[in-house]
Amino acid sequence: MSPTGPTQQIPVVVLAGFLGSGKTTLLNHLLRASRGTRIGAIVNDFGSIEIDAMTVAGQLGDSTLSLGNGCLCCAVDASELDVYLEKLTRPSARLDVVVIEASGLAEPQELVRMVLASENPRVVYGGLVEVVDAAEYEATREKHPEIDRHLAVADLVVLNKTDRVSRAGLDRLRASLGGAASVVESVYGRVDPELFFDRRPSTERVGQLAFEDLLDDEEEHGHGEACGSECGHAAHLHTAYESVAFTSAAPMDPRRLMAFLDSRPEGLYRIKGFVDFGAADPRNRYGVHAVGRFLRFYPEPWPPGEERLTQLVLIGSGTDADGLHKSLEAAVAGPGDIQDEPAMWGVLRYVQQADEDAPGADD
Ligand SMILES: Nc1nc2c(ncn2[C@@H]2O[C@H](COP(=O)(O)OP(=O)(O)OP(=O)(O)O)[C@@H](O)[C@H]2O)c(=O)[nH]1
Repeated sequence: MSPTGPTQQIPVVVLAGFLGSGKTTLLNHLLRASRGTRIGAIVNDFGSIEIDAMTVAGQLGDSTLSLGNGCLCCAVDASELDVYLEKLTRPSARLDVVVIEASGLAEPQELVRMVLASENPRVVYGGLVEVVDAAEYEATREKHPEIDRHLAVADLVVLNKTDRVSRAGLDRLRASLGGAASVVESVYGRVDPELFFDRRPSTERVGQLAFEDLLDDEEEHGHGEACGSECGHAAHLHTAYESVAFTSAAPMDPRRLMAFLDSRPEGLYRIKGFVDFGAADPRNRYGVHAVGRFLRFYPEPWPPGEERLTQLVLIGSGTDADGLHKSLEAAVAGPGDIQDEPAMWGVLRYVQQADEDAPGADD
């Protein structure tokens, strides 16, 4: 049989992990470092602006599909996911592996179940990888003890952002992760791609769970395929979170945006997107990421022809969506704002220095 023949099975790997743990960074590393392995990606964003999909390397060619707004585990049913899997696993797509990047609030168990439920004969479940933010994990687990449940079903745990934690802290964390899955440490998601692609696909055993356990669980929760608002998902992590999307065609004022970011409310855990600072830096757009109290800007030249927009997604729990929106509107530059170089100093404090360890540095 030819390796690209119609019955070739394509492993589908689920990449999960809490908000901001480094899933997109890791996926980008895999895409850059795959050396000949052709990877398809399905990206699921929690916010209505698809920041993750925009940031995946190579952008939205035929082999990257975006599942859009909402958690994959609830927003789509198995048959909808199948449409995407069908596109990526058809022989003409010539892909070797498909990675599904779940939103940071998705329930991995649901995703695994959906892949297993696929009726596409070319799809074979390729394992669950959970990315853990080494710097934030203890605080996250304190707030959401149920997150241990996510790790319990993982085949591989990537303990990421180890640059932000001491060796002693990492050892403590590793011990508390228990002996369940294999744990690999990483900085900026730089793991050996072989860990993803050479895993033996399995339909019998799913991480620490048997397939039967997943089926039992399904009966218990009473949701099989489609998942509406009344299907008992109160226990899902994302029910406690909401996202706010903000778009502005007018540039942001750097000083006022920094005042907003420096005083952002505790519950606002995640911010991501791109900022246009207009005349204060006409050449660059600023990628922005906040994860907990961590904040970074990533300036990069505006792609030619790109519409100059500020697009932000804010994800938090117990936050005031209207208030956040109003604060951001108040940070849009007005006619009286002076957009000179010093205006950018507050932003530049949060730009990664060239000698810091950076994503893609050794890919
Ligand atoms: N210091 C440090 N920062 C990292 C590392 N990996 C990722 N980051 C940063 O963490 C932030 C979030 O990374 P993403 O890859 O967007 O995280 P994500 O899990 O895809 O985020 P969501 O999709 O919102 O859940 C970005 O600013 C990354 O550059 C790392 O190993 N060390």
